[in-house]
Amino acid sequence: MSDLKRPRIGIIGTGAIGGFYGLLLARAGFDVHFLLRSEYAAVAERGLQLNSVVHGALSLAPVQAYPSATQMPPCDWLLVGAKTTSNEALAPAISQAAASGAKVVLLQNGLMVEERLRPLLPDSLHLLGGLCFICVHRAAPGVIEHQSLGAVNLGYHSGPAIDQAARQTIVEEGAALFRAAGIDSTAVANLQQARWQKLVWNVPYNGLSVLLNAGTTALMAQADSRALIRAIMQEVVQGAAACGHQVPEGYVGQLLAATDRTPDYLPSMYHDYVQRRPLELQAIYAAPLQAAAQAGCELPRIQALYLALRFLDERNLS
Ligand SMILES: NC(=O)C1=CN([C@@H]2O[C@H](COP(=O)(O)OP(=O)(O)OC[C@H]3O[C@@H](n4cnc5c(N)ncnc54)[C@H](OP(=O)(O)O)[C@@H]3O)[C@@H](O)[C@H]2O)C=CC1
Ligand SMILES: CC(C)(CO)C(=O)C(=O)O
Repeated sequence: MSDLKRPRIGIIGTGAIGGFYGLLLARAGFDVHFLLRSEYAAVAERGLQLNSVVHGALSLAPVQAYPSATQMPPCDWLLVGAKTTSNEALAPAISQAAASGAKVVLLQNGLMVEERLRPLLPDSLHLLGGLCFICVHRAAPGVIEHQSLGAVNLGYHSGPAIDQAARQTIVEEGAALFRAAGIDSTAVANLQQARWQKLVWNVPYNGLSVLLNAGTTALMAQADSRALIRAIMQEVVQGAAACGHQVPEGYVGQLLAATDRTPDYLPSMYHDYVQRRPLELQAIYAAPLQAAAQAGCELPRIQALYLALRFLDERNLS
């Protein structure tokens, strides 16, 4: 470890999520190094700016910014803030920036994301998943708008920690890093269960925001779209159950009520569509549909939503 008290943290993909958590960790005194692509020049010149409803207006300048992982120092923790669609291309950068025995955390939505990346990483690296409960987006190069929430729940996926106690220690260590930066963070015992549960929100809202060109307030206000959201949420719960993960009783109702209380929000997939970036259809739709189908469970509404989104995604990128 680079420093016993201050592990070195690398952010792989400094967008909304990577920029938000990386900035708060750096301001809390951690040694944070940021990998960027299109926004490298802007961030190297002007730093990162966060406009947050929770934390106020914060900046980080100068930023330890890099256009290539080959220039990064070896990091003890790597927080992957890229979209899941970039993971395979980023595997060499993750391996390059990792210190020996580093912990890699995928701060991403969706299912099977660790399973797809794992074979591309050295066995010596610990791989964790992170579920981010936050509403944040990029407003301009290096400028991040934070609308609400912020918690990160962490779970161990795979790596050299064989026994449960060793895994728990690593996950608690990760959660403690976030908490030291003023971010709520808890360890989850079952990462797959946590990923399914997060999908109960993402599957309806992410896709419908693109398909219907609408934010959460409009989607919740109209009776038909509201009923469709509820029905899609219930299908995700069914899929989870078929795969052996029980979503808590009443969870759908709680999510609907929480969304009603939250200011109008455009999910990350909406921003991807508008910016003509690839949509996270594999992780958020194809993987859960496939897992449910393998367990003998068809999810017709989600299947229809997925096919419509594939059409839009292909046309958008062509
Ligand atoms: N935004 C949110 O509120 C939430 C998002 N999530 C999940 O978090 C994940 C990240 O989302 P979000 O932060 O919104 O995404 P963004 O699109 O804002 O950020 C992704 C970042 O990764 C960078 N990147 C991609 N490929 C590379 C590469 N090869 N080299 C360097 N940088 C690269 C992008 O750079 P470039 O600018 O060049 O494309 C961009 O800066 C997703 O899985 C999303 O579903 C989860 C909860 C909430
Ligand atoms: C559920 C939400 C809004 C934040 O937790 C999200 O995951 C997203 O925008 O993709």
